[in-house]
Amino acid sequence: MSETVTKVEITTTGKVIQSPCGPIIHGLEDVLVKTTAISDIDGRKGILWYRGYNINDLAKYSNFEETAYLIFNGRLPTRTELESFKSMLAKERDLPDEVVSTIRVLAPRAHPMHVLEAAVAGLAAFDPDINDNSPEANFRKAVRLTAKLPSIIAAHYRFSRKLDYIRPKESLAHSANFLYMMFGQEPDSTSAKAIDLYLVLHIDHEVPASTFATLVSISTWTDLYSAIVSGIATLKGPLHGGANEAAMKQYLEIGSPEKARPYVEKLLGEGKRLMGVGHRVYKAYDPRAKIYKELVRELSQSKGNMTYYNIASEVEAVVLEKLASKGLYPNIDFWSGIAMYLLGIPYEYYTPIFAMSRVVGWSAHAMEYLNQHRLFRPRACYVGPHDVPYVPIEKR
Ligand SMILES: CC(=O)SCCNC(=O)CCNC(=O)[C@H](O)C(C)(C)COP(=O)(O)OP(=O)(O)OC[C@H]1O[C@@H](n2cnc3c(N)ncnc32)[C@H](O)[C@@H]1OP(=O)(O)O
Ligand SMILES: O=C([O-])CC(=O)C(=O)O
Repeated sequence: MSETVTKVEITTTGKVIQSPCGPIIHGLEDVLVKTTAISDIDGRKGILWYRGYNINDLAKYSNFEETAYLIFNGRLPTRTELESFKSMLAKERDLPDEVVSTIRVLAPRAHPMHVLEAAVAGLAAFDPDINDNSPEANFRKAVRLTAKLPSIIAAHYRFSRKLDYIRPKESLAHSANFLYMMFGQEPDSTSAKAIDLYLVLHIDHEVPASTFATLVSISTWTDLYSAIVSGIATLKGPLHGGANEAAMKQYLEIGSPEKARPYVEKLLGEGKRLMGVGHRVYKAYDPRAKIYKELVRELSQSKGNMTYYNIASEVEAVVLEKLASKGLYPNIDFWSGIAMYLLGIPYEYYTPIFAMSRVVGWSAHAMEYLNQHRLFRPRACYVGPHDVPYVPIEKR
């Protein structure tokens, strides 16, 4: 090796890396990339608004379909508008046979998030609006994607258990239909409510990594399906949407409430991270986690299984004691997996169910960004050598 490597000094103060070319905002923390009227977060007070409505009110009074309408259209629907939106979704739920076959082939060996990526990419071939990036066509695509994601996830669940695909039932609401397509029977209202509230709470969150990935894609004028595949792929990681699965695995590993404190203390002592804790924006208790904790408590009582609620409560106590002073609190993923577990949903489906809701936010942000469009193309500070002489292979 004859080339000389330039020596570079790189230091970090957390948010900023000092590089030879100037400061780099590490992980783009607090960097503004667009204006938005979709959602807003007060991270210090722990408040979330969708289109100006406080999440506490939407969680109490709204449902997935109405909140999705709000996210897409910027205002709550009238009764007629809501009925028409629900019927649009219901009519778009079924999957083309070719996509069902693809899921059947992949499901026995592939994680549902990988199958979601593949199936969404495959669905693009069947969308009559695929080459039209107008706002009207993109809205129709967003509705189709919102309607079809639950069907893909349910089909994965069925095929990986050697069960048949169940066609959607138009008479059912979005959440109830999803559970029906998974388990083959119409759910009770408590189970449908647990999924519905989860979907309302996850529908949008300003510009997390997955939404940013969606925006980067759409900024190239690619189609909405491709941009949503970017969102799904980015959501999968355990630092983001994959944390709900990881948090539930943590509680299963802990096993009983009295083992929670020593488990957490050991983990933190080893400098490891607790899944479902911490957030780039919230330096307070995630308001969604507060809401969903209550649902998990009620669901645990109604199912006669308080074990995981009690384990999580013990973990929460240690977090509040040891990490809150650093701005680390439970996030939505801390509690959500427990509800899914109590509904009999295996943990590999928790992140796909997150995607089933966030597809609305991804699509809305992509459509909003197309109005203020500019290609995303940042720079990197090159720290390698230049003009290295090429040495023929026999002389290396
Ligand atoms: C729906 C969602 O996507 S919500 C997020 C879901 N993700 C998780 O729950 C995974 C666990 N949490 C984390 O890894 C982080 O809190 C993140 C990725 C969510 C946000 O992290 P960032 O804003 O990048 O914070 P960063 O990684 O810089 O950590 C800051 C400090 O807090 C600590 N920290 C952050 N999260 C945790 C955690 N979960 N457990 C223990 N310590 C933590 C870090 O070790 C670091 O400590 P240090 O300053 O002593 O080195
Ligand atoms: O906002 C973030 O960074 C992560 C996210 O998607 C959420 O909390 O819902």
